[in-house]
Amino acid sequence: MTQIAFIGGGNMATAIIGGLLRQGDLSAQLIQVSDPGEDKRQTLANTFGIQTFADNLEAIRNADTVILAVKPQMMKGVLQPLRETLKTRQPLLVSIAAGITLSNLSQWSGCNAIVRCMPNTPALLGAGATGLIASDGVSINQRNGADRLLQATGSTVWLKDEQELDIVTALSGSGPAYYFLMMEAMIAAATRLGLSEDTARALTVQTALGAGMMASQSDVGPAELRRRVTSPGGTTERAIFTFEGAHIRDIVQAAMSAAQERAAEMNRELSE
Ligand SMILES: NC(=O)C1=CN([C@@H]2O[C@H](COP(=O)(O)OP(=O)(O)OC[C@H]3O[C@@H](n4cnc5c(N)ncnc54)[C@H](OP(=O)(O)O)[C@@H]3O)[C@@H](O)[C@H]2O)C=CC1
Ligand SMILES: O=C(O)[C@@H]1CCC=N1
Repeated sequence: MTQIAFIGGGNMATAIIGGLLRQGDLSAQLIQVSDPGEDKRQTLANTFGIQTFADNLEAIRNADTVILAVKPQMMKGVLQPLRETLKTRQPLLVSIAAGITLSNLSQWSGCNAIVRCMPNTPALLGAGATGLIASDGVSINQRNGADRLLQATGSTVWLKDEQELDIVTALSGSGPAYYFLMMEAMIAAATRLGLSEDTARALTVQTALGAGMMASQSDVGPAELRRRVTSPGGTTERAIFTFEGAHIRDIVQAAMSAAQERAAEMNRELSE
């Protein structure tokens, strides 16, 4: 059975481990995590029943797949002391870090088989979305293995060009935060208009869930679903008119371009 080691036990590692174990077809005994934080290690061990380590080398000792889940700025320093072991053992290396290229990962780790991917936090509930790209050294079996791993946390999309990953980062990687921001704004607006915060929150969250489910299950696109809510001369039309008047599409374009540019900037900043 494949042993999986996570380097870094923060938000995303927790989300992916939660997703992996949620389905029940992977044993907790096959997952190891290393993280410097004692509290974090304790929480991970208690929540998931997995083995945790303070030492990254201990975690990767028997791993067939090593998932790099540390902040991009930490990556080079984390890989340096692991390089000799990784180079000898040649596990499949999977990086979820924004803005660290396959070329840098290969150089820093000495690994030939590397999958670079961009998941998102709904992975915790099995509702994640992940874009992936593989280095030339990844075999079909390893590619299928990486796909199965991330499929356990939601849907996967393989990309043709590594640069597309920066767009995926701006879309689905950061995307949950955009929806949460919209929810915050809707809750605040409804509260100001006179609803209690609890009521505003409950209705906002259920509306987001319902809209997401409709968009995912319907055979028509979001524009048509929106049209079906918008009665001529009605309330939605007035609200949409207000959004369009404030150039919401330009705002979304500018926000996502800024995120994409930041990912590309991180590629440059963190490269040698
Ligand atoms: N958050 C998100 O929505 C997404 C994040 N990502 C990517 O995932 C990666 C992790 O992000 P996220 O989980 O949010 O970050 P977190 O900070 O929550 O997790 C990183 C973890 O790594 C630990 N760590 C720090 N140094 C080391 C080390 N030397 N060895 C092992 N572990 C170490 C950190 O500990 P400590 O806190 O003590 O420093 C922390 O627990 C990033 O590269 C990010 O780009 C990708 C998609 C979505
Ligand atoms: O904000 C970030 O940099 C990371 C990558 C995508 C989501 N969180």
